[in-house]
Amino acid sequence: MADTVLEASGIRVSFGGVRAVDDVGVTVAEGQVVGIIGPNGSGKTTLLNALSGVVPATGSLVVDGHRVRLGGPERSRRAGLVRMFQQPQPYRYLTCLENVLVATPDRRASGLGAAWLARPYMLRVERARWASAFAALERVGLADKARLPAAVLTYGEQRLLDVARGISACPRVLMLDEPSAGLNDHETTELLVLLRAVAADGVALLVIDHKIDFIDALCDRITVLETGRIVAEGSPAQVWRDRRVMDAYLGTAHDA
Ligand SMILES: Nc1ncnc2c1ncn2[C@@H]1O[C@H](COP(=O)(O)OP(=O)(O)OP(=O)(O)O)[C@@H](O)[C@H]1O
Repeated sequence: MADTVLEASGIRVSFGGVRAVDDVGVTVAEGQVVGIIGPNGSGKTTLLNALSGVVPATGSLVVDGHRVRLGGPERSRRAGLVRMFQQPQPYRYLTCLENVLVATPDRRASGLGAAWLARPYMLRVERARWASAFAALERVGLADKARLPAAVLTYGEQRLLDVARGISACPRVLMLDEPSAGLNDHETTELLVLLRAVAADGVALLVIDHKIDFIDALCDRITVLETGRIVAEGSPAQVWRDRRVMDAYLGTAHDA
């Protein structure tokens, strides 16, 4: 069985009197894709915000066996949690390659003395960074657009560029918030194939999405939230059979 990468338990987030996330736990193993679904306002995004340290939260977060203190975006990032947001936000006037480069860790020595002494090393590191950024673009099928400004990309391509940025940040866990939003059927399928390939490389994926077919085909396991609490958890087949899911989620989605 694959190693557990992320283990969160008892996660709680409150905004004033609102319990946005109430005692939620989630576990993701290497190469596994876990979906988080639920009606609007059920706490999905807030859960990802809690894990990525951008909202105050209580509970336990363990990544690769090491406890990570909640509430610090840099701590979560250093532990290997990489977050992608609902709207792709490329730097429009940078090239696609530059957009990926700014997301890759820069480990060059700083200071003139260090820079001079470590020059051959730095050049090697810098070349490796460019190669890995280009490889990430190749991975998402945008290599031929590497030198074009991101402004010329379609919305679907911007989403792929976002994934390239995520991959090149060397995540242990990639967290995606509604990645299929705004994509047509063809683009959604393309994204699905790409994310499965990313998972096959050993990255753990936590994915929020409203498209049931996409979630069903993508995820190994699904956690269903309603008003901040887990109402069902299991394989897609188990979850779709669950009466509470019909009531809490599918009913609402179909009525919408
Ligand atoms: N910054 C905030 N301040 C106050 N309340 C918030 C804040 N962020 C979220 N909430 C509240 O927390 C609850 C959960 O919101 P959240 O955005 O996590 O739900 P969601 O399941 O991601 O919804 P959607 O599917 O619409 O994105 C909602 O009641 C929301 O109004």
